[in-house]
Amino acid sequence: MEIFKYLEKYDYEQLVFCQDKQSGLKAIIAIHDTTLGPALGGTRMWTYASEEAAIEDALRLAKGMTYKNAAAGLNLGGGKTVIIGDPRKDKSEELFRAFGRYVQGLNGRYITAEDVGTTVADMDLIHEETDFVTGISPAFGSSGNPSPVTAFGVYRGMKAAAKEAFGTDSLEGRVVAVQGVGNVAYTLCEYLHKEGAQLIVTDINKEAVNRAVQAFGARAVDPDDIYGVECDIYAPCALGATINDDTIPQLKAKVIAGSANNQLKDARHGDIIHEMGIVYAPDYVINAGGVINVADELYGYNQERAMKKVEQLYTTIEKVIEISKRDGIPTYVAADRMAEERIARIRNSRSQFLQNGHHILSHRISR
Ligand SMILES: NC(=O)C1=CN([C@@H]2O[C@H](COP(=O)(O)OP(=O)(O)OC[C@H]3O[C@@H](n4cnc5c(N)ncnc54)[C@H](O)[C@@H]3O)[C@@H](O)[C@H]2O)C=CC1
Ligand SMILES: CC(C)CC(=O)C(=O)O
Repeated sequence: MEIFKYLEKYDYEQLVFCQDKQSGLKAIIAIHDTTLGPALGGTRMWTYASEEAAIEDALRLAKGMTYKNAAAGLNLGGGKTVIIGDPRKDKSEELFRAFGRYVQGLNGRYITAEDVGTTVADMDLIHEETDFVTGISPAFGSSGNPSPVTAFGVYRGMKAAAKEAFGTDSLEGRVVAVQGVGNVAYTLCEYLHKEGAQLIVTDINKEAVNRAVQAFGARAVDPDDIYGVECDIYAPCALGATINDDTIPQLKAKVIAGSANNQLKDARHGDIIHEMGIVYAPDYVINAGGVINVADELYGYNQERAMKKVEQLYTTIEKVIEISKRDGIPTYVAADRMAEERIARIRNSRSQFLQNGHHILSHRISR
């Protein structure tokens, strides 16, 4: 990969490589855009096939956070970290503390939180070294695990998308195919089960599948079979790029609404599902519940206020669908437009210089 070419093409601000021999830390922090404010985005720990794959993941996820935060109306930019390693084997206090010192070194340009492979306990270790971390234990006055709140947002967004596809937002009797029943999707399944939806689940982790089968009477299928099952809604809640050339022809669902980041392998896959008449709730819009929740910590965390904002993701998905219909464009394009318009608006309003804090020449004046 020609890194600077790539950064320039998609307008990235910064890419930080973090290496700590003693703890074995190898991490990449990508900061995409800080027009709206400091870059906020989680830390993913994953076993990548190559360093290039890790860099690419960090970059794609960071850009997604710029759009997610903008579309959610947050005054935050987009960033993300990937730590190269196996979350089941390679975690240690030293590793997360070493990473925390790198985050501290960015002096607030980047704020982290959980993502796939990291937990509240890991965030607490990072917090030993920096304040620029959210989703730490509630004992610190923080918001804790964002996953249940992400699930609530996905549930709300799914209902809005269902209303468009089926004329009602009731999920009673709807068949939902859930891919990956991890932290977010398990709670999502709770909401769906409570409303009377029928669940089909899959996961590469058998224990996770069994838990969902037992708790919700879900039907289990093999990971490769989830795309082709007879269902109303496909909820991708594992990793990205599952909407692609191989899977699209198998899909029976009329709605795609799930928590995974970067669901479309390429933009053109968003065009194809649009042409097929599938209502697609854009990933970074519907899965913003977690970031809305952790961002509330910046104002002094208030759970009720955060949940009210997350509930509004229903309206945000409605708005995206409305723009899509009005302008005759796929929903993923409508969401991008919404986010880009907000960034441009704020960028322009910031062009009128206003000193924030001490005057830049105050040290000279006082002498
Ligand atoms: N946790 C959060 O608050 C947020 C999560 N997301 C995204 O939602 C997705 C899920 O996140 P979490 O639930 O936190 O992660 P998780 O790691 O708890 O759950 C993911 C599940 O997917 C399974 N999985 C992985 N590959 C699979 C495959 N090929 N087929 C079937 N199952 C597979 C894993 O075994 C795991 O059980 C991720 O893409 C994440 O980036 C997005 C926004 C916030
Ligand atoms: C809790 C969020 C900050 C997690 C995240 O990075 C995301 O929304 O993808």
